[in-house]
Amino acid sequence: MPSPAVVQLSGVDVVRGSAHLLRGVDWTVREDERWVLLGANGAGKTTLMQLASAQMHPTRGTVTLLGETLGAVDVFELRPRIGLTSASLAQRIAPAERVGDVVVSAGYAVVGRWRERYDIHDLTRAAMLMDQWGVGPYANRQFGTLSEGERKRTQIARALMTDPELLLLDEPGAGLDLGGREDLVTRLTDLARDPNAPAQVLVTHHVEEIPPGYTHAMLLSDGAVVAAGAVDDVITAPLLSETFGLTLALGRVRGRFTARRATDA
Ligand SMILES: Nc1ncnc2c1ncn2[C@@H]1O[C@H](COP(=O)(O)OP(=O)(O)OP(=O)(O)O)[C@@H](O)[C@H]1O
Repeated sequence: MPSPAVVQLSGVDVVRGSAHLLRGVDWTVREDERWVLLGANGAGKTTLMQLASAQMHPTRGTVTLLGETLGAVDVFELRPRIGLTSASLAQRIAPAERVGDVVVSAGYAVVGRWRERYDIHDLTRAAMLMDQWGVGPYANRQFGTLSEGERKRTQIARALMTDPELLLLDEPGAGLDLGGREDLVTRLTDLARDPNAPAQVLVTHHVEEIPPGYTHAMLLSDGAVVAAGAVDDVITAPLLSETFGLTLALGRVRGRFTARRATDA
């Protein structure tokens, strides 16, 4: 029997003025699935993450998250059950905030503010997550002094702090050097393979960043779904070529993908 759905979109449109950000999107993410979401700049990926994190309502259609339908639920109760990392959330973290506070304060759904005291359970969980994501040694550093890779990993530790049922990672690989990217892919592969980890959705621009262990993929173009399903069926040269509007050659070695223009020698 399939595991329960954590995200369910049915006939979803998002319209702003004359702009169609999403058109007729149907999508189901199940508890044990790990999805990668690919599409060109402006395809609608971040808009989809905004819906899946209960930060936005659809113009038309229904969005059901963790069994609760948007419009019929208090989003402030839903949001702590969903972990999100994104560039816009990162911008809201004060550079002077202590890394340990960035992580532990997630449990209280605040950025840039922390309580006088956290309970020992929270502090222990934050320390465990910081170690797991390789930022334990920086707990007393200011967030603004971290490298881009360390900041990305701090944000993921923060997103996991509330023990979410759904983890949404909007371009965690952006701005990382090769070593940082490989480190991130390794950690995300471990998380993908952890049967106790939450359902995961990763937005990326690069097939090289798809962690082995990811089970499903969606390709978006101009707000519409080009393809969605098992990674092996969706991450193909013809479908990627259609999505990005150029002829691509695709390679795969030990679960890792590479893509390049097919006409290049
Ligand atoms: N409030 C708005 N009004 C009009 N257009 C908008 C609004 N918000 C976003 N858009 C447009 O909607 C499209 C989809 O944006 P979105 O951020 O979801 O794309 P994306 O796939 O995440 O892009 P990128 O890869 O560049 O981050 C873009 O063309 C964007 O300019």
